[in-house]
Amino acid sequence: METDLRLESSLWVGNKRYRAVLTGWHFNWTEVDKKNRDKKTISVPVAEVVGVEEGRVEILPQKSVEDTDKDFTVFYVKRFSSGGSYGLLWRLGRTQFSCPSRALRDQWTKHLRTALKTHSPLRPHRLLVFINPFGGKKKGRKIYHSVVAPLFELAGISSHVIVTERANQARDHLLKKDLAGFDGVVCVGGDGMFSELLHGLIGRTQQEAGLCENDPAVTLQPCPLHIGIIPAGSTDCVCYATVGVIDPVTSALHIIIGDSQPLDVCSVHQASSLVHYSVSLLGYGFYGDVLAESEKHRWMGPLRYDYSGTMVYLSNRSYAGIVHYLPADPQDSSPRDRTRCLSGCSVCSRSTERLFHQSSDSGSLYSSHNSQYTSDSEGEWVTVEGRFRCVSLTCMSSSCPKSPLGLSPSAHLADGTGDLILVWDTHPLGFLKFLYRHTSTQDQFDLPFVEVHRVKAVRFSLPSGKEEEGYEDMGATSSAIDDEERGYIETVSRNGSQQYLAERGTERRTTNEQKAATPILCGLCCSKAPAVSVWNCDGEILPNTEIDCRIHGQLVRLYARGIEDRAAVHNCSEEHDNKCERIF
Ligand SMILES: Nc1ncnc2c1ncn2[C@@H]1O[C@H](COP(=O)(O)OP(=O)(O)OP(=O)(O)O)[C@@H](O)[C@H]1O
Ligand SMILES: CCCCCCCCCCCCC/C=C/[C@@H](O)[C@H](CO)NC(C)=O
Ligand SMILES: [Ca+2]
Repeated sequence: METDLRLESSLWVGNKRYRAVLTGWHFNWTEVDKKNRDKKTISVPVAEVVGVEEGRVEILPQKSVEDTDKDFTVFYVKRFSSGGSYGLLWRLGRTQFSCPSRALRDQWTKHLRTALKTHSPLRPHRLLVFINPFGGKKKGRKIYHSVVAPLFELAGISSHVIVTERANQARDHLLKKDLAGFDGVVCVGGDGMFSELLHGLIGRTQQEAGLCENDPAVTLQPCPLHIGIIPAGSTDCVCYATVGVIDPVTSALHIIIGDSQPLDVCSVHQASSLVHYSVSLLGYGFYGDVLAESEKHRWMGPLRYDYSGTMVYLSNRSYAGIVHYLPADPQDSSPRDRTRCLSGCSVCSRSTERLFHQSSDSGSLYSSHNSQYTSDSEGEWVTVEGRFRCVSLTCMSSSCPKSPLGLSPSAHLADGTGDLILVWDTHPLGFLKFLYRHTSTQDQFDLPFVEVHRVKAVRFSLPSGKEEEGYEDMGATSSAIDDEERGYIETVSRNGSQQYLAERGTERRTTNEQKAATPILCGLCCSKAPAVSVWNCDGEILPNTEIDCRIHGQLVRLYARGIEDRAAVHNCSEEHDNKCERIF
């Protein structure tokens, strides 16, 4: 195969001569000077060639073809560092080659196209695209038609486009309509649109496999269709955490070349009914309250989260709860190991084998009767009880432009685990420090009132009587304690696991010094605060408070490859040059 595809000849780009070589996996062209000495080489993996066209072709501002019979144009992925973002920007590189004869030109185009087919088996040919015209800054339609559609056309992808007219239209379409002939599904929107695709595809796959989604014990069937995300929302967390930048061109190019990134999904249940799926943030307390507040201010667009975050922070709330969690095997990885899940991550690769091996006998790990795991290697359920600022579970780092390293910077996209972050009640300034650290490289877990655990399942319940209580007096429930005062949380060891008993965390503390610590804050909020918060599930408010969650390893696949390690990528240019198709 390799030898069949090999081709080597002299080619010209402008008035410079190049030695071009196609080896099957790579297409290289090296400038050769008048004395036949090699100068700079450009090397493009065949998998990153977007398209090969006869003639001298440009695609923007509109497609133009100068149909010369000795020329051909190659479009490919070019990388650029992206300033503030963690990942790399991808742009469409373009080189117009001239051959000494038409026969050689035809040989090059034929060989390149064959190599493309051979080395990019997951490239989509036909896509189903849903555009949310109201997501984010309401630019979904424009982004798709001006930026994405021309690239899909160049790559020979045909798309069936649906501009949604109501919420959940995309989900319902995927659940009910004929999906035959589509290689993948794309959303143009934010995390909410992605969530619609997630629910539609997972639901459809389980229906067709005859599996019941309601049962947390069931090992769900991975979805056969890939999901592509063209970011056009407010947070775009799933895109940022799987690509590293919020950029429609970069995302479109990942879709075109058929990149494939598996993703863990958390199923959320109550009383053996499926409530929702989550990939980024399942958050109770602060993040739930922020979402509930922000829904009242949707008209503000993406700014609603900043406004609501400030208001909720000032309201200084904490909530009582009981958290049960099943720790993952600590030998596989740790949320405090300061590693990052990057493209080609070895932890995720090792997990692929473990996850799919275990799925065959997972019935013994997760008993459907009492939702208890019983495996020795994974440890036992741990229970903690107390007052929390927030309880968060994330299947991945959940990095986003506001928090470039994310809620849990060392979490993995596809290792079959989630990170459970418990932020115990603390002094308002302590909590502010915790929040602020999300915006920098400082470790947000290195605080005495914060715990993080790598887990496979979580259950949350309310202390008895809490649900009926409704509202509590703010002054009485806001236990504004200094970080140093965290002595009230006793640590005991049971079955080799650390179990934290926040016995006094549920105490009502109303000393004068505590009241003095939050004078303006308590004055700003109402005197009655709710006794229970809500769950923020990837931007949706859940109707339930007491929930049962299970992580399903690698349940869906995205057209992405994880965040690329800048240091390991060679063909990264610092700035755009004029050989790049300018899309913006
Ligand atoms: N035509 C429509 N009219 C009203 N709502 C819609 C429509 N299409 C989709 N939706 C809903 O809009 C919600 C928000 O959309 P989307 O996620 O695209 O943007 P966002 O909320 O601004 O961004 P993010 O989710 O990243 O914060 C989604 O949950 C989706 O169900
Ligand atoms: C004093 C500075 C405070 C800054 C606080 C920064 C904390 C940012 C953490 C953001 C995490 C976002 C995780 C993603 C959640 C999405 O699922 C969801 C839907 O888009 N977005 C939100 C905001 O709930
Ligand atoms: Ca994970």
